[in-house]
Amino acid sequence: MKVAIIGVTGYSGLELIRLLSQHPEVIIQSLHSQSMVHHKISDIYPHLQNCCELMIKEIEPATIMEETDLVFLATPSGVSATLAQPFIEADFPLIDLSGDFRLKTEGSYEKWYGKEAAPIDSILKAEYGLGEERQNSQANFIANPGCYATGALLSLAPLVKAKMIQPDSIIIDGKSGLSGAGKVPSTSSHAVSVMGNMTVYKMNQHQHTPEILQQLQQWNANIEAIQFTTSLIPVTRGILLTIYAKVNEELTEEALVELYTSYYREKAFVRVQPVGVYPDLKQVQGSNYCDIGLAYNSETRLITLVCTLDNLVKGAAGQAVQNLNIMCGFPEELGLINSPVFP
Ligand SMILES: NC(=O)C1=CN([C@@H]2O[C@H](COP(=O)(O)OP(=O)(O)OC[C@H]3O[C@@H](n4cnc5c(N)ncnc54)[C@H](OP(=O)(O)O)[C@@H]3O)[C@@H](O)[C@H]2O)C=CC1
Ligand SMILES: CC(=O)N[C@@H](CCC(=O)OP(=O)(O)O)C(=O)O
Repeated sequence: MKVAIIGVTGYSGLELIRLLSQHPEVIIQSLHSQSMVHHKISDIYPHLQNCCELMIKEIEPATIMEETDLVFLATPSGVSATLAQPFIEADFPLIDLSGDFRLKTEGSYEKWYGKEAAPIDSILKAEYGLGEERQNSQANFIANPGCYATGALLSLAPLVKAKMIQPDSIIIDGKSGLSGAGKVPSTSSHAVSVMGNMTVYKMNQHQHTPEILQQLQQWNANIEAIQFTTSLIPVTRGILLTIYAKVNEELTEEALVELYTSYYREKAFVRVQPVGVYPDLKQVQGSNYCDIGLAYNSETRLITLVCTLDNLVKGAAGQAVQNLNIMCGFPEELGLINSPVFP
């Protein structure tokens, strides 16, 4: 399987190189970006010396389609929409990591991303790529989910599908490390603003709000809205979500853990924690794992879910490789079962 990576000089593009260069069925055929054409990737990123010595090439869709079997777009939202078009028109296998093909309701992308959407017929061709929910899919055009959305949806799926929580009671509090913002620095991502600090951002305006809601509504049409808040924390990678929802009927933590353990029994990348154990960032960093801990408070009748994942792996490149595996009929875990980096 020969692949091309467009947007390879960004953080998720680099993760694609790291993961795909260890994948037994994949050859990285070509690398592409906007501003670094004709540079060797290992000259820009010395950690890749001896691991990947490819030269970055111009983005020529016809050549890419001639030389490879699948293309990854690890490019910013708005850019992917345009770059994807020739591949979509040719029905060429494509996995896009941006938000450009995730929101299926007309007008939603413009509202939440504040820019022009891709053509609606292209958006509708893309399958939403939440890996654990799309076994045996034949789709060859995947809209890889957002990082927060991945954690929120994997955490809520068993409860929402089983209709165990009140549809208007879902509160999602997400905290992300800085690599989630991509490689281009800004005033708010300056070390002085971030180190030793913690800030809320995009209050009630985060673009993953409609993405999470869209999927939850497919599982339970009675869910009309969610509360979702995001914060920036001074770590390089990792997301921790704390999610609250009110139960319809009393339950025990043992029953809750049993529900999740049974739901995710066959899923290699979701690790349900035992009663009273809650995941941290270090236990998932560098890996494709999404870890979920569960609690129940009988006084408030609230369930609390604690979820951690690596935004660049399960939240981006790792899930994209998982989607390649599903698309190609490879075992879903192929090339992805590497232990998290600790300490
Ligand atoms: N970072 C994360 O944790 C996550 C990111 N995503 C999504 O994945 C995508 C990539 O994110 P991330 O890796 O953080 O982004 P970065 O900002 O780190 O990198 C962006 C990449 O896109 C390239 N690029 C930018 N503009 C263009 C253009 N006009 N034409 C061609 N290439 C271009 C850049 O190339 P050059 O160096 O030449 O400028 C660079 O390689 C985004 O859509 C993001 O929303 C999704 C989930 C998590
Ligand atoms: C820390 C930080 O800024 N994180 C980014 C997540 C990026 C992402 O996943 O964006 P897409 O949905 O466009 O792919 C954010 O909150 O916007």
